Amino acid sequence: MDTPDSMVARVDGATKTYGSGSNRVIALDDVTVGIPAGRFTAIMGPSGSGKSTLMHVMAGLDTVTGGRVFLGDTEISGMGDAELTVLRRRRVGFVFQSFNLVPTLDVRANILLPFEIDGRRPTLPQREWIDGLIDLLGLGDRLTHRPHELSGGQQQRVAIVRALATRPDLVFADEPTGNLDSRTGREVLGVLQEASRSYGQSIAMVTHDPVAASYADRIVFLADGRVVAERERSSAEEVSAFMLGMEAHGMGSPGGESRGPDPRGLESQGIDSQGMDPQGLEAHA
Ligand SMILES: Nc1ncnc2c1ncn2[C@@H]1O[C@H](COP(=O)(O)OP(=O)(O)OP(=O)(O)O)[C@@H](O)[C@H]1O
Repeated sequence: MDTPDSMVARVDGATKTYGSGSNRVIALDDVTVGIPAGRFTAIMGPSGSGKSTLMHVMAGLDTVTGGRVFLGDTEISGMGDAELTVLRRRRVGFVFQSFNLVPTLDVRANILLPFEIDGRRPTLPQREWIDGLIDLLGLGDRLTHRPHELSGGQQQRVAIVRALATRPDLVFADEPTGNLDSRTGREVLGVLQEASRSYGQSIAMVTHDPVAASYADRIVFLADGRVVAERERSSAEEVSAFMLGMEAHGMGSPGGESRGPDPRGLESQGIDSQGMDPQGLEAHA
């Protein structure tokens, strides 16, 4: 049963460090925060503030150095890779900046891939749910097309249907509008917002874009590996002003010397940007 305070994912005193000695980087510094069930949460902050690291540890794509991580009531810190892989397949969906569709598969096969990888077929209610999403997102006449035959916005819609197809506990979206023009980006954000509002889908979106964050119900601000604020829904102007205020207070100045040299993207996490591993399932097996 979901109360307003029930958390679909949370970290408790999470710390993540990379390297050692003078190369030591503290990507997460004693972070305690939760993602509320059924809501659209943005994780916001300047480059190097720890947004991707936080998402990766909550999604079981990476491990913490200290502290605890929970997906629902399940503690995932301390789980082995095989267990985490199954958990991600069944309980988490992903939407990436680079869409990560499999280029050799058509739209329908891309959407059904999470079922395929998990060795199961959608049930009748699941098929009806997926068909409804396909209609809602206007992809009905593109099902036999391959990704390169689609616009960026259409590709991201396919990725969203794929992420929602299994009705996961939580969808993580990592800069989902980063490769889209601003109008298409707003449409995609509207789809995510709708998924949360109409279907109660829990969504955690990493972004550095105040406009994207303004679509969320709630915004978690990170700077220098720490949570510095949590706010309810805010306009893009309010978010921008808040970010400027953070900078003025010396928080999260880009390129600060405590930040490491490796502004890690998903590719260096082993996730194939060509889309061969769209759920990040195999690379982390
Ligand atoms: N594999 C790694 N090895 C060393 N340092 C890393 C590694 N991954 C991340 N870092 C460092 O950890 C800090 C947090 O990185 P993270 O990618 O989480 O930030 P971010 O807020 O997502 O940044 P961006 O918006 O640029 O993607 C940065 O200083 C980064 O350089």
